[in-house]
Amino acid sequence: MSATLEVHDLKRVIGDRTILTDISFSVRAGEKLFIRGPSGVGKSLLLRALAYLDPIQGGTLFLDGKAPEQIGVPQWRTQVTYVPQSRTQQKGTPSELYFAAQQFKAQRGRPRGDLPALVAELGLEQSVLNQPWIELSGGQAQRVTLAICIALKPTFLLLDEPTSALDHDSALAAERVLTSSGCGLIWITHEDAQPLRVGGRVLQLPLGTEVVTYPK
Ligand SMILES: Nc1ncnc2c1ncn2[C@@H]1O[C@H](COP(=O)(O)OP(=O)(O)OP(=O)(O)O)[C@@H](O)[C@H]1O
Repeated sequence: MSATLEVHDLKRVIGDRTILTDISFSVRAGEKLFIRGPSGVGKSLLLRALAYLDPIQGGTLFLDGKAPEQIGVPQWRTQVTYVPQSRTQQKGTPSELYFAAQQFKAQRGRPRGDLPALVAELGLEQSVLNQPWIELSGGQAQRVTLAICIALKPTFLLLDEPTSALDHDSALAAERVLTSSGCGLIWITHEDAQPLRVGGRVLQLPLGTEVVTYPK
C-alpha cells in the first residue's frame, strides 16, 4: 500500500488573522494534488504547515497514520519536503547544498536519485551544479533546486509554484520530470492549463474544497 499524507481540520492563524481553517484532504504517494487560489490566500502557508516548518494553530497531520512528533520532525521533513519558490540560499553551490543535505542524520542511508540525469532532463548543463547560486538565473536556480529535491527521494514533494520562473518548454520538461519522480506531488500553480496538462485533483482555497479531477 502506498504512503498517505493526511491533513485534518488544519488551521493557520497569524496575529489576529485566521488565514486557513478547516482544511482537510489526503494524498497518496504518486498522486498529484494542485492547490489553487488567489494571491495571499494562504497557499504557501499551507505547504509550509504540511512540511512542519511553521507551527499550526489547529488540526492534525499524519503520514501513514503517524503524527510528526511520532515520526520525528527531521524524518518528517525528509519524507514531506517543501520546495521553495525562490532559490534556497545565496551562499555556495548546488553541489554543496546536495552534499550538505545528505549529511543530515535523517537523510543518511536513504536511496538517492540520479542528480546528473535529473539536471540534464531539466534542460540544464551539468556545470550549474558547481556554479555559485548567486550566479544562476532564476530559472536555472529553480530547476536545480527541483533536481536536488527529487534526487533526495522524499515520499511527498510540496511544490511552491515550481515552474514560475520557467519558459514554456522548460516548464513542460519540469512537469515530465516531476510526474515521473514517483513522489506524491502537492503543487501550487497559478497557471490554469497546468493541472489539465499534468492531471490530478485540484483543491481550491480558501475553502479547501476539491473542485475538479483531471485524468492522466
Ligand atoms: N511570516 C508572516 N508573517 C505575517 N504574515 C504572513 C507571513 N507569511 C504569510 N503571511 C500572510 O499570510 C497570507 C498568506 O500568505 P501566503 O504566502 O501563504 O499566500 P499565497 O496564497 O501563497 O500567495 P501568492 O499566490 O501571492 O504566493 C498573506 O496575507 C501574507 O501576507
